[in-house]
Amino acid sequence: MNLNKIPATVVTGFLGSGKTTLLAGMLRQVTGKRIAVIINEFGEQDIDSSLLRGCALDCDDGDDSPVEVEDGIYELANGCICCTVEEEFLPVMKQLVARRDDIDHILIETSGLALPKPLVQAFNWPEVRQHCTVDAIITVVDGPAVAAGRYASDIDKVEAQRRADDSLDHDPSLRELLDDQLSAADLVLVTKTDLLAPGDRERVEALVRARVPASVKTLFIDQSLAGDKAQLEALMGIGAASESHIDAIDNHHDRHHAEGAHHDHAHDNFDSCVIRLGEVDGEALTARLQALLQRHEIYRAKGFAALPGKPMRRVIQAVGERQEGYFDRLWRADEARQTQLVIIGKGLDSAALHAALADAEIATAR
Ligand SMILES: Nc1nc2c(ncn2[C@@H]2O[C@H](COP(=O)(O)OP(=O)(O)OP(=O)(O)O)[C@@H](O)[C@H]2O)c(=O)[nH]1
Repeated sequence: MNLNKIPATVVTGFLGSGKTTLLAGMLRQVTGKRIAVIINEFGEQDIDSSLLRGCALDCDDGDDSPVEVEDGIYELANGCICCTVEEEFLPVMKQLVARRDDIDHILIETSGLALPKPLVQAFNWPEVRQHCTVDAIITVVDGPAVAAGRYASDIDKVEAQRRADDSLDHDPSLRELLDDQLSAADLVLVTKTDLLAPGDRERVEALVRARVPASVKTLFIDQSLAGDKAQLEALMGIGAASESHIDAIDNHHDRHHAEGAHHDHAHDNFDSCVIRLGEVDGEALTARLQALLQRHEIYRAKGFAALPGKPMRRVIQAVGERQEGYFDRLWRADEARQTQLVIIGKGLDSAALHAALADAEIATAR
């Protein structure tokens, strides 16, 4: 490890697995480091950076926090970081390298559909390699989703199709994406253990163990990690220099290319849409969204709701069929009180989604 290089932690993992929650915990707890953050989202609206900025404002109550968040968050254009390494990621890294005297650590959150390998390979480009190293690739895995067989059921479907027709050019499955995100891991964090049923933990552990080398540690965590300063600091000092061994990592995606198969990235099979509304009835929005989560193939929904008479904005989060809502900060005078939701899934009909959610909108007399 070269001590003069800026360490970068790459946080990867499927949609809604808990990457932003981890980053928010690091930004809140790991004071004393000047941290630059690079965020990449699949949806057309960047919700995560707004959440992280919300966190920074919360933390900024008087004490002279050295964490330079308001300035230090870099949003990459929407899409997938693994496809835009050269156009999007390298220019940002060059900016960070130019500012290297002001930066102690870089946190990178990939989109939930990205493969970490191409991004980490970019650390071997001469202009980056000289000044930065990958401290660790942390793969975040949604424990309850794995335990519920979300990834397994998908591959079962694909394998059933394959058996039916050997020549079938199948879509990349969720399991391949999970495999590829895990194959690159220096550390695995299984999240949401508070939601695991007895016995689930062993099943998830076995699944992870089958996909990572014995030397890769797996930690089971829940939201209490967000308050555990010592552990979060330890996560930012692993010293794996992942770029030095990334080329040797085998994954489905490269194999498909090597076989010459026409094979799209997983995210080519996903759609995303943004729903924009005015003020909404909070309960009605929750009910309408819940009905959509049950009827449509929606993996992730997130955004903000403006509720009449409420000075704070409400964060809306949905992963699979589970929804969560909380107020994170006051609406600012310079922003419109608007409801905005990003929805990611397969085969989405954005007009139908909009119509269903617009039912929750409060009619305003103009
Ligand atoms: N119960 C529980 N919920 C969690 C935990 N960690 C994260 N969540 C919730 O899971 C949802 C998704 O978390 P995020 O941190 O936004 O996930 P993400 O991986 O950043 O999501 P994308 O960026 O959209 O891929 C949020 O509603 C979180 O509050 C946990 O340990 N337990």
